[in-house]
Amino acid sequence: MSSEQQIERFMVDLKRLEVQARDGPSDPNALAKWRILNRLHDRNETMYYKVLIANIEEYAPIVYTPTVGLVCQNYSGLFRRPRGMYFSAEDRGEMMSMVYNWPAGQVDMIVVTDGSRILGLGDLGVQGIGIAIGKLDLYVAAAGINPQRVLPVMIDVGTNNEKLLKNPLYLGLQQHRLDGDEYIAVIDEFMEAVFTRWPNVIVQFEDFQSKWAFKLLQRYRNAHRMFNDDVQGTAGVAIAGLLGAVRAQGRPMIDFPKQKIVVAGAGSAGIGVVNAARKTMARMLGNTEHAFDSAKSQFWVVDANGLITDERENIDPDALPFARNTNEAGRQGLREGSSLVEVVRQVRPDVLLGLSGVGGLFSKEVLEALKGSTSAKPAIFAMSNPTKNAECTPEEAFSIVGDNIIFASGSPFRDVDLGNGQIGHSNQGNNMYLFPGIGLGTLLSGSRIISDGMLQAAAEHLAAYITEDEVLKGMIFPPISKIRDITKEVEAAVVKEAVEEDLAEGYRDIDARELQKICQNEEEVLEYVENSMWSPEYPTLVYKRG
Ligand SMILES: NC(=O)c1ccc[n+]([C@@H]2O[C@H](COP(=O)([O-])OP(=O)(O)OC[C@H]3O[C@@H](n4cnc5c(N)ncnc54)[C@H](O)[C@@H]3O)[C@@H](O)[C@H]2O)c1
Ligand SMILES: O=C(O)C[C@H](O)C(=O)O
Ligand SMILES: [Mg+2]
Repeated sequence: MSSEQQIERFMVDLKRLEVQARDGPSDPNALAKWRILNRLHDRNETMYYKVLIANIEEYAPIVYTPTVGLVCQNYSGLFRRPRGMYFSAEDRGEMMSMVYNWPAGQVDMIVVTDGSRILGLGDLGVQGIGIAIGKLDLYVAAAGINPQRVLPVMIDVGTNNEKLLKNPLYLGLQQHRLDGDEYIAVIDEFMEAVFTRWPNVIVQFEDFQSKWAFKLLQRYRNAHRMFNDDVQGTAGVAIAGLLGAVRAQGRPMIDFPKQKIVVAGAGSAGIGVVNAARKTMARMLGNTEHAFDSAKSQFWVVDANGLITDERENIDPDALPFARNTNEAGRQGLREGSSLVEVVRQVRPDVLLGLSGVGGLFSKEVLEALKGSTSAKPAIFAMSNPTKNAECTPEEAFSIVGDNIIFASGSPFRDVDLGNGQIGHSNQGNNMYLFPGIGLGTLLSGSRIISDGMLQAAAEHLAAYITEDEVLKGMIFPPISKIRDITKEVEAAVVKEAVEEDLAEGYRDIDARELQKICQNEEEVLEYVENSMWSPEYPTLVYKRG
């Protein structure tokens, strides 16, 4: 059969589940579709990626957020064939030999998780491997990395999820998580093993609980080609969205440092965003120490215990720089632990951003309070995943706060019909717009590390991708159907920045000097990136003569 016929046969099977079920996020057949796609992935990789790339808008919500969350929750039952590598705490001392047993000669991209904070679903132990697989699917579909060169990894140090520990079908170690030095020793051994066999590999850390996310990032980022997607990828996407929201208000981007931003959630994602947003503001204000210091007063961070102030006991050191001064908070009618609704009421923010993992946190009361925003067009970012964990839905946001808002969410929602021919745009603000470009851009530049400048360049290119016209209509992120094109731009920006910072050592037969030459011309960088992209084509088996 021709590949078109094969795909047609496959699609008939897949589409039979689509009777009354075209609504991706709440699709009752999502899990069944995932199973059909997963079996195709096992049987015929080329065809799987052909289907995924050609229908990315429809099937990203199946292989990625939100369905991948459901898949992880049920992984022990859904598991049929292994994909990726599992390193357990019991493999200590053996990881190097295990890595040398991996059949592929070259691995370019690893996504690793320890399953401790999967989306907003908490500790799913070894079942979190689904997230690493889903992220790498996007690497192949969006960044055009060769699927033979990717490796999903699960580091199984146990789980603190009591339900899983009691489940006889649970596939992981039936013990509580290792902690402290024992935990670090396992991750260190894994890092040493993979970088010994594949010195040029890039390791993306994914869905590690915040407690370890920052520590591991600091531990490895200056010596290894690694990044944490939840901290750094999310920060970049949020910055692009925040700058879009400023433009949507009809103001120049340079007004960003005047925005008042309330953030609900002080974990790896929330703190990653406020850190990066503060740096962006400081840069816009002249990059002085004073600018950096004063930029922090634009943020009000609220966690499970309410507003964080300097009165907070045992404050997390990563959140400390953003603790509000108690006296100053008092003058605003706020105090340590003020509730989210109180904070929104008193601050009247331009932006309300949720990375709390708590579905429905932006309640009617909170959204009502946001009506008092001093902004002409307040922005609501309900970024927690999967769908059920979103802080609010676009319907709630538009119906309560009004038509004149910007809305973005981590998982996909449909646009809202506002009546009289108007559409309320539901943007998907998800790190998927950046991580593939950051990873592959780093690979193609041969940079030894992933610098703040490279991450910043990626975010700025995403921000610039949206046109003025689109922004004024309320679109701050592009549709996912454009992800391959966006990723190409992001990759090119990352390569160029690595060259500018003198970090690029080249890739394969392109050495540092040649790369420098390529980077002098915008078209040539894009061409370099494009030529390195893998596309799903069957290899030729029979060559015809003549
Ligand atoms: N859209 C994206 O691209 C993206 C990227 C990364 C993470 N996320 C999502 O962000 C969420 C958080 O991730 P994380 O790693 O920071 O998790 P985390 O568990 O480390 O942090 C959650 C934070 O929310 C706070 N919180 C809990 N209940 C709260 C409440 N009632 N009010 C205010 N704050 C509350 C907690 O105190 C904590 O600070 C997850 O749902 C994840 O899926 C989305
Ligand atoms: O996986 C996603 O969809 C985004 C993000 O990395 C998350 O942890 O929620
Ligand atoms: Mg994540």
